[in-house]
Amino acid sequence: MTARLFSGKALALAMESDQKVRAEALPRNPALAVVLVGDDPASRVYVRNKVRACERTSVRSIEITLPYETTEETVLAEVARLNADPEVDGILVQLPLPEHVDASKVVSAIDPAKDVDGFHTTSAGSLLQGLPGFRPCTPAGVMEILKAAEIDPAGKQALVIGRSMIVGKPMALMLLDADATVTIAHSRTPNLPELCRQADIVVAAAGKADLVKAYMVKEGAVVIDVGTNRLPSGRLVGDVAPDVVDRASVMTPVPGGVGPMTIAMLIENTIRSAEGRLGKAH
Ligand SMILES: Nc1nc(=O)c2c([nH]1)NC[C@@H]1CN(c3ccc(C(=O)N[C@@H](CCC(=O)O)C(=O)O)cc3)C=[N+]21
Repeated sequence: MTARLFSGKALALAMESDQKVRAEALPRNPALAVVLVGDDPASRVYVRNKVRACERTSVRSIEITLPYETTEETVLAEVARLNADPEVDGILVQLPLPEHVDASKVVSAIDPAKDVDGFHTTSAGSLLQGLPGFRPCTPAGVMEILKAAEIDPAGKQALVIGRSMIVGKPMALMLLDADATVTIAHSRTPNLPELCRQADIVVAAAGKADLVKAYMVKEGAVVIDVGTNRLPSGRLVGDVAPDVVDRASVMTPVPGGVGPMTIAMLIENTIRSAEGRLGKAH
């Protein structure tokens, strides 16, 4: 079988036209504040892509770039200022933070009503309990891709590779909520090939190039590649080996797959936050 490559980029662009209309229907533009501490080159690419998506959707982007040496106290003060600003709808503190700044303390300082990343314990608790709240953007983007590709997880065997707070754990909960039978594999899982071969849906989010190889994949499986690994050459590759395309039915490319959908969901969360704040029901 040769997999259909599902373009997350095309889906993200299609969502943007509706998002722009909604953003422009509000009494003021929705606003997203991004706090970047230090100068990580990978983070800069991501921030630039976000800024461009904001421009295309009429979302105001507020960039706060602080030097690497910034103290935890100063980062917390910045978050407090953005919490109090009625013109700010979403706050994203770019991770990872420098070692001398406690990331969980900073994330928990964000007003949950502005937590468009969905990383606050309140947002995580809402997901766990099936209550409304902001969902983490990457797994939310994967669920949108499955929906657009008309893949219903109900009754399917899903394998999530990776257990991070940002992708793996929320991804497993969302697939479970969609009635999949979910297995979570991680770096200490000894029988990954065996588990992978049983899966109808594989979400690879381990951050390891070529982790998922063709021989591990069931014929006709859906393979979603969340990996973003930068090779020494500068090329961006996922966690899924290229020859998996010969076994899967649907696959997402890197770049152009989950990455653009992560940003589309961030914009979505920001506009929903603004709609709530500005009194428009959703
Ligand atoms: N608080 C926080 N929230 C995040 O969501 C977050 C973060 N910190 N820190 C860094 C990671 C990484 N991440 C990406 C999102 C989109 C692309 C993306 O758009 N990638 C494009 C192009 C990338 C390229 O060409 O370099 C693609 O895959 O096609 C990449 C990486 C979000 N992260």
